[in-house]
Amino acid sequence: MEKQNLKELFREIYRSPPSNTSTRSRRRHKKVELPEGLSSFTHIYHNDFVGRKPKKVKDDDVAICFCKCDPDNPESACGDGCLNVMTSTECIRGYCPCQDYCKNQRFQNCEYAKTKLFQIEGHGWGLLADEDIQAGQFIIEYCGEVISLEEAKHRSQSYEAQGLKDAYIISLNSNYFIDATKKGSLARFINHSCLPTCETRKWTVLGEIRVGMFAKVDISSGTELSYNYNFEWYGGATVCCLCRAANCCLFLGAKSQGFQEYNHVWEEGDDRRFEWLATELLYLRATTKCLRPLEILLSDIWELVSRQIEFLYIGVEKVPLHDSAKDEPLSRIPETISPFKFDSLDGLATDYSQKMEVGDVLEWKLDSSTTVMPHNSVQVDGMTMNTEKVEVLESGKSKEQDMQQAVYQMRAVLSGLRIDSASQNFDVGSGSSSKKKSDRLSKRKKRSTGGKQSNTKNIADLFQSKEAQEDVGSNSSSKKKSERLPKQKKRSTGGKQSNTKNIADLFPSKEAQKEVRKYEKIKNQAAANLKSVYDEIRPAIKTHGRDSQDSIPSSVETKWVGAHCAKYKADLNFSVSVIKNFLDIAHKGGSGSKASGSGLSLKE
Ligand SMILES: C[S@@+](CC[C@H](N)C(=O)[O-])C[C@H]1O[C@@H](n2cnc3c(N)ncnc32)[C@H](O)[C@@H]1O
Repeated sequence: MEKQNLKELFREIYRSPPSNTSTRSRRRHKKVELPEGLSSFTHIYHNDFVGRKPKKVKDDDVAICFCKCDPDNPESACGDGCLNVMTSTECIRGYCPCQDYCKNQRFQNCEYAKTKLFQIEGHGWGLLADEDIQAGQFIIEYCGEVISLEEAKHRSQSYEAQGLKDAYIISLNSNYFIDATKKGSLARFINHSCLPTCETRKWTVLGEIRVGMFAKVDISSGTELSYNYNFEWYGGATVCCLCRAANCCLFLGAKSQGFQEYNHVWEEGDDRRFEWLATELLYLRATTKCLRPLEILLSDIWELVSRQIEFLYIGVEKVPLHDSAKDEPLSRIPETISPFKFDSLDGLATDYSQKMEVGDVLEWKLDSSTTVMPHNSVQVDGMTMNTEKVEVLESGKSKEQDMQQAVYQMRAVLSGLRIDSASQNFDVGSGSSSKKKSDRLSKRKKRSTGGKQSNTKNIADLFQSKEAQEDVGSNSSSKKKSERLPKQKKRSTGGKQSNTKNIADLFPSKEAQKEVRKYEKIKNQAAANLKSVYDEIRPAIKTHGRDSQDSIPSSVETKWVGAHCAKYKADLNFSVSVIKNFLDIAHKGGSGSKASGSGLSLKE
């Protein structure tokens, strides 16, 4: 029989449902009583379409199943074998051969399981099963306003701007979303779990897609209903997951597109931040791992930044007293994320001691674990460092050897910068712990500079001007550093300016000077901002009786951490700018600079 004829035949037979034969009474919509505090939200049983009307199914488009219902066995009506059930489509009243016995109109009839609202500490309201629910059972429809993609983007931004903590937008398909923020069913209260009891399923009902919550497992009465937001998360800012499941992904919707890890602010005392930090560090490590000389330079920055991040996240009290990644591993970072391990510079020197002829071109050596960045370059916040081939210079040294020398110089400059940043970080008031901090800082300084002294002394000699020699020498001298430290702590950024000014002046080209100065300015602004944020939050710190950032309220901490991060970013950009320009000189084989006996010099 042709499809069209079949439809007409069914229509003829089943158009008017027989009276008094209905065993599946249509559920009346019970008025849902919302607890106090939820008055801003309107309860609805069916989706509300915004900007368009719901579709009307044409007769020809109605999907009619072939089920037959035995009136003596009503359960034989539209079950698992129903063609419509198999395609997740609801039968339409008046068209189904099983008539009122049809079991496949659950969304339309609001055949919901009994549920109950309850409040949970930490994540507001939740929904409980108020009866035993079988695995696979339809529990409730996720109703709300049906909105377009553009509207969904606009609304989620505006909710975030309004400071709405909870997110209720889920996707219907790539063009439409359901927003249950202002209007919705009780399904909007179902929380996320990484080990959920329910799942969402999409059904076609009267020509429209609708979302239902279905039991994944048997759920006993009194159990919280939950589903995994991973594929349904459009909440924007990251929210730390409180589900406590062993396989917890740490963030709501961590695998969804809408997830933005950088927005996250950790709650005080939540130790999972270390796990998160480790992932961040791994990522950073992957992005900074490049050709060897750059690795060495970046390792210094890496060490600086990772330690400072560590300071921020762990709190000063827990930071170990080691000075370099080689001394002791960074604390609290899982072993799988062992910090960078770089060969010593000496190791590098022997690598390149083989005979080379003038004009030879060598390829950079990469070890098997090194990630090669595309096009011989590495991008660091908008700046590209070239990492090309190595030429052997007339002096008999490869450019790489010159570069190596440059690395020595650069390390000295960086170590000077590092002292400044470190000494400024935890200048937070007075008290016993700040004393401990300063004690430790001076210990760190003493330990840190021991091995570098002879090296940096030579570097100072490389500079032509007395001023520059003194500057580099004094930055790197351990004795002077530890003497200078208490003063710096009082003056904050005061001592740094002259130091960085000289660094810019050391470059031969005007462009390099200009660029370094530009980043220096941003860096100083960030430092000044950090200082003013600190002044602003000082009362909050004092109120808490201790000067440790661990005990201050999270709003204050957020501000403080934000200002710190801005400063570190500025510091990093400044260091990168110095390095980049330094490498430029090295690449040019000392053009515009004097090739001294000990390698490259910055400026006459
Ligand atoms: C769809 S609502 C769930 C109902 C919400 N608890 C309420 O009170 O309205 C989603 C929001 O609940 C919170 N939430 C849900 N599950 C969570 C979880 N596992 N951990 C932390 N917060 C959660 C988050 O704020 C999220 O944006």
